[in-house]
Amino acid sequence: MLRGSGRWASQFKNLHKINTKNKPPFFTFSTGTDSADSKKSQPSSAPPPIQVGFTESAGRGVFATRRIGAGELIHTAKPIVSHPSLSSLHSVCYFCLKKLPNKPLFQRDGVSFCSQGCQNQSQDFHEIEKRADWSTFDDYCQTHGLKYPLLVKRFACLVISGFASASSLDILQPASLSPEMIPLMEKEFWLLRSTFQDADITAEQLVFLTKQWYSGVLARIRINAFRVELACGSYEDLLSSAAASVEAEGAVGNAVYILPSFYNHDCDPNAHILWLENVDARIMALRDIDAGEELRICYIDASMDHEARQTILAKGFGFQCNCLRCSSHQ
Ligand SMILES: C[S@@+](CC[C@H](N)C(=O)[O-])C[C@H]1O[C@@H](n2cnc3c(N)ncnc32)[C@H](O)[C@@H]1O
Repeated sequence: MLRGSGRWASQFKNLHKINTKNKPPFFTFSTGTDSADSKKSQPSSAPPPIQVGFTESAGRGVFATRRIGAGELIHTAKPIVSHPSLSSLHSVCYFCLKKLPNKPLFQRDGVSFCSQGCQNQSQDFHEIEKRADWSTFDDYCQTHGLKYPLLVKRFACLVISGFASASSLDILQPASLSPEMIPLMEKEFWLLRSTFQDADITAEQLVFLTKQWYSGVLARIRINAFRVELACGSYEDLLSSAAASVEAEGAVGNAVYILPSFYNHDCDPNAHILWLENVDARIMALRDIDAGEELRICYIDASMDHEARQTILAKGFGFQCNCLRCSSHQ
């Protein structure tokens, strides 16, 4: 997953701007450090068959560069930041969110990992995180049912430790917080800042951590983060077009990715994001997709009725859905 200080550069190195003369501009992506599973489905050197471009009414979106068959694994993605849910803290790997055996072999500073590799890679943020006492911050998040501040906390640790730039998430669509969210955000911000200060993190190290930064990152994370639900079932089951209906065992955490964040929403999607054994995301085609067609995923529970879907999309993501299904009030 997150390997060494070069990873931020490499995430963005893979984003090649092409076709600069034509409007709208498109971006293509290479598979980078994709897992062995993805390499089964597509040649390792081949970029995924997608490009990011501009849609007519939904900002940027992801488009197919060739015909994609139903059930095809389009690409995989590693998170830029992830965090276990507080209820899963002791049952999943602190780094990759994989389910842990009853007696985890790799434990350090009160947290457990599924492997030595995950333990090593967590050093990027954990060296800073473990210096502070997070009990008040975590209790506050638990009491108020907040999950996104945990992602901001981990992201801040990555910034302090020098493994991420404070502007790494600026490429994601910005958003604003509603007036009701502002007091909570302010409280979280002061808790986060004072927790770092109490741990003797210097003012110089915390220079990026302003209320404005916190609020901007939190708002971006709110509309771009994914709830990670590990699927039950074999890889072969998931490669079938039944992927959208594969049962999940419940959320083990939340994560933010770059490329998956460019997928727009549709209540009758042609693509689906899923997780098998850990936080590495897989984007799969749910039906045949033509070259040039936009790929869209469903952000919410598609089984809800029209009104409920519109309410959640408006409140949670700030847009009114005009997909074909919504247009016919289904
Ligand atoms: C995760 S981002 C998707 C990528 C985004 N379009 C961008 O330019 O980065 C989610 C945001 O995209 C926009 N969006 C996604 N699906 C949409 C849709 N079906 N109709 C209108 N806007 C949509 C909304 O602004 C939403 O808050």
